[in-house]
Amino acid sequence: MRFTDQLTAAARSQHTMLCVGLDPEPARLPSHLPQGAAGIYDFCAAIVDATADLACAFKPQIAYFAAQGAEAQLERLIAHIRQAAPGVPVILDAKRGDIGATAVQYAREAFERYGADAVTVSPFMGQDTVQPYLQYPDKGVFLLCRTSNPGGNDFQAQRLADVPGQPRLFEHLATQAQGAWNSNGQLGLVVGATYPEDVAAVRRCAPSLPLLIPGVGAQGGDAVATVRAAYTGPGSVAINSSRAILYASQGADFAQAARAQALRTRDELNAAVPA
Ligand SMILES: O=C(O)c1cc(=O)[nH]c(=O)n1[C@@H]1O[C@H](COP(=O)(O)O)[C@@H](O)[C@H]1O
Repeated sequence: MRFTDQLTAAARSQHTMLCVGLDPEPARLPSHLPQGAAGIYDFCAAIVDATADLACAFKPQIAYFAAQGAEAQLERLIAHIRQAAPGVPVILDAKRGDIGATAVQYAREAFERYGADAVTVSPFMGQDTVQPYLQYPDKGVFLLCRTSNPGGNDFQAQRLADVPGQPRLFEHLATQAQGAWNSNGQLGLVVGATYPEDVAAVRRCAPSLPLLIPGVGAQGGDAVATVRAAYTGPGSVAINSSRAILYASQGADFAQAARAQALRTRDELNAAVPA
């Protein structure tokens, strides 16, 4: 099944637009879990079990695994998601970006090694560096567009004097992703919930692309304004929360607390859909 169809099916059947981010920080893991890579796996697998019916996607951030030498645990975790949450797609957050020959290897890593359904990619180096990911027609590719961090303004909000209408860089990117770059309908965009007005601007440029939207929860993004700006139906958005869910409790009840927080977030997002 194509990624966009998979995301839509999961969002529809579970009635959710919540993407659960898997960002395991060793210092924040409950102390009763084993130290090191084994603890990372146990923690994330328990979070997956606790939220499997609440998520339209899971988003493991590769750096949290690679920094601990826990790549094998990431492979195992993705296999676990296939069992515990069949039908819920895995978006590998890798934010890769490099020349085509190297991007071929990054695409292989994401889609063949880890078997992810979609990957995050930086479009900074241009269209040819995105192309290798599009050789996997069933897979999704989320291009960083209007990121959630304060420094996202530094380049992304600059106006392009040479492009008609002088759009901001992120708007130009969204237009390209909706049109010329999206040769096989695989592209989506990453847009931060910390800038709901810019989410709306992206949605105007890219009316039919799925948007991966981090920034609610720990980063303080406006969930309600974001849904109003971006949601156009099941599968149109995957709104990510990581730390607010993962570390709702650091005690033995961490998975229960994560579920409670995921439920609250799912319900808040669903309630924001205009009638
Ligand atoms: O691509 C991303 O997922 C991403 C893009 C962005 O603009 N901002 C952003 O926070 N992220 C990721 O989304 C997650 C946000 O985590 P929390 O702030 O803990 O919910 C982290 O894994 C970030 O790496």
